[in-house]
Amino acid sequence: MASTMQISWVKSTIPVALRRSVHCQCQPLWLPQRIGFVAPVPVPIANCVRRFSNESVAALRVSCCKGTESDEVEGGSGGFAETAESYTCVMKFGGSSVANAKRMREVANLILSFPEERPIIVLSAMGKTTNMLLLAGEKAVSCGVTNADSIDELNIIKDLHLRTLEELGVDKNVIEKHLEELQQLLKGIAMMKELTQRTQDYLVSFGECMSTRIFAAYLNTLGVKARQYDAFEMGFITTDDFTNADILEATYPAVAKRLHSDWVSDPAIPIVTGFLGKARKSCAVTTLGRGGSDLTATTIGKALGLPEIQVWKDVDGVLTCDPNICPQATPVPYLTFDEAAELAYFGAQVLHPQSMRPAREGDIPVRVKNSYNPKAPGTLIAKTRDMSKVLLTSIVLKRNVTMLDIVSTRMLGQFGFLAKVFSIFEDLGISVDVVATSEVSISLTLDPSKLWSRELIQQELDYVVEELEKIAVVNLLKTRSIISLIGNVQRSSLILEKAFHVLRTLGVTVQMISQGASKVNISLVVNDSEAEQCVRALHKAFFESELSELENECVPGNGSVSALS
Ligand SMILES: Nc1ncnc2c1ncn2[C@@H]1O[C@H](COP(=O)(O)OP(=O)(O)O)[C@@H](O)[C@H]1O
Ligand SMILES: N[C@@H](CC(=O)OP(=O)(O)O)C(=O)O
Repeated sequence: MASTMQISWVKSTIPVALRRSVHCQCQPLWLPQRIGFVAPVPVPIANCVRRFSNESVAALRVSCCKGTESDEVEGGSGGFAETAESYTCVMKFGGSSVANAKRMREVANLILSFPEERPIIVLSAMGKTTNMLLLAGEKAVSCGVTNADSIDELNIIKDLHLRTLEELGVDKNVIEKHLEELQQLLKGIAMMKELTQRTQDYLVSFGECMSTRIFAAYLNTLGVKARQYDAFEMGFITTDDFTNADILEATYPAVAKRLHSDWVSDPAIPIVTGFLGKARKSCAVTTLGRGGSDLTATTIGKALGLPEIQVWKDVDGVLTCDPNICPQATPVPYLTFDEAAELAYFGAQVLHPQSMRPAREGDIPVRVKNSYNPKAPGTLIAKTRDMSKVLLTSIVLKRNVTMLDIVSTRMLGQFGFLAKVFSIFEDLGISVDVVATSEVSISLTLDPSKLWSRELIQQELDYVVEELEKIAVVNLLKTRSIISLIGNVQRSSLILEKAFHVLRTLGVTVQMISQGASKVNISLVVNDSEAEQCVRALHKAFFESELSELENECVPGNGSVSALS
């Protein structure tokens, strides 16, 4: 029997992934721009303070009184409706947005320039603090107890935070205890000569704990009432998967209840630590994976059923490509949750891979904005958008991927073969990104990235190969890249025609191709060494020529490849 190539798609761990099939409904839905949001008028701080503290907070008191004051907020997002009357949006500011005192002032100014909003603020650690804490931890393991105090990164972190306090006119005692404890912790690590993932999470939590304390205290000095929250003390309950914990359902009612009751008893702007949670079993501090503050923001948005979630970055929204690879990348004005989720999962650093889930579940639009350029319209992510004029939305590159070619020795039939292959990965809890199968062979990619999932160590890979070799001939190929073409896969013929023309011109061989069931993603696997060049050429062909603009406009005839769907 001829072996027909079927193209399929799997992500995350296999059992979950096999169940997943997301369909984009492609109905046009144009959400109205929120008044005053697109081009906020900069308001002098003094002015803002008066407007915020008198009008908005008073208005809030009224709206809270109108709502029920009952503490019974459990039972799905509908049950939190009374809270939605008090807060109007959640605004997340990433590390680059709060990198120093000047940036904190600008962010405060920005928040206060929307007096009609009653926001919940989520902050990341200042600048590169998380990276430096991780480095300090690594150094502490081998530097010896007596040298732990003089680890460079510790002193850089101390200097940055103390300087920020001073420049903002905030009392040192706001974070004094945290700085002392951080120093003690590094000594402890040095003494133990060991840094477990649990301790690592506790270590990096100092970044968000300090940035939020400084910012809340600063708002208070301006006369704007703000209240700091550590996420792990306010109801963020997670799995015990340190460094990459999942948020559990119990989080939603707990967070809503806490924010609601605090607002009712004493209204203040909540300043919440992004990225952190509390492990359900061990009760230790967890982190949600790098960039996890986006997920904190969307979780709060869903918990409170808010009308909007805003994530403020250092770029003008989600771009057509990583600007570090293609400086010509331009902002994408609209995205669906599916597109944004694929984009994030397949490596676009701009959004946390899991962050779209709560927004999609709560059907809450997410705006990606630039805190350095608030007038830029940014990107609006919602459930649906008009895809009829869209060809490609964005190109994403995921590097350092391991690929496996597995060819059956025909000891098993097709069904048994696929089942056996996937059960091996399931048993080992290993994530698979992209899959292409035929009757007797299967190609798939594994994600060894430390950033978003657990590290696949060589020993584990060896074990996988050993197990698979019992039923197949296995070829393990390292240093591969996945180029994901996110867009309107209903027009896949045109996308593939253009993409393959570009790649053929470059003389690049595509080693695997796969289309997602979500209908928004075509993935191509190439060698790492060729990947950036391919992405730049693809970007040029799809986004930088007049023809590409026309193609992005034209309404397709029958542009899809049905065998792929
Ligand atoms: N497709 C993309 N669109 C926008 N930014 C991207 C994209 N791919 C990668 N990036 C990078 O993501 C960065 C923003 O994400 P991140 O650093 O997490 O922001 P923050 O720390 O402010 O939350 C940008 O500075 C940019 O370099
Ligand atoms: N500070 C954490 C969490 C985070 O979300 O950061 P950022 O918003 O700066 O990407 C990190 O660096 O991963």
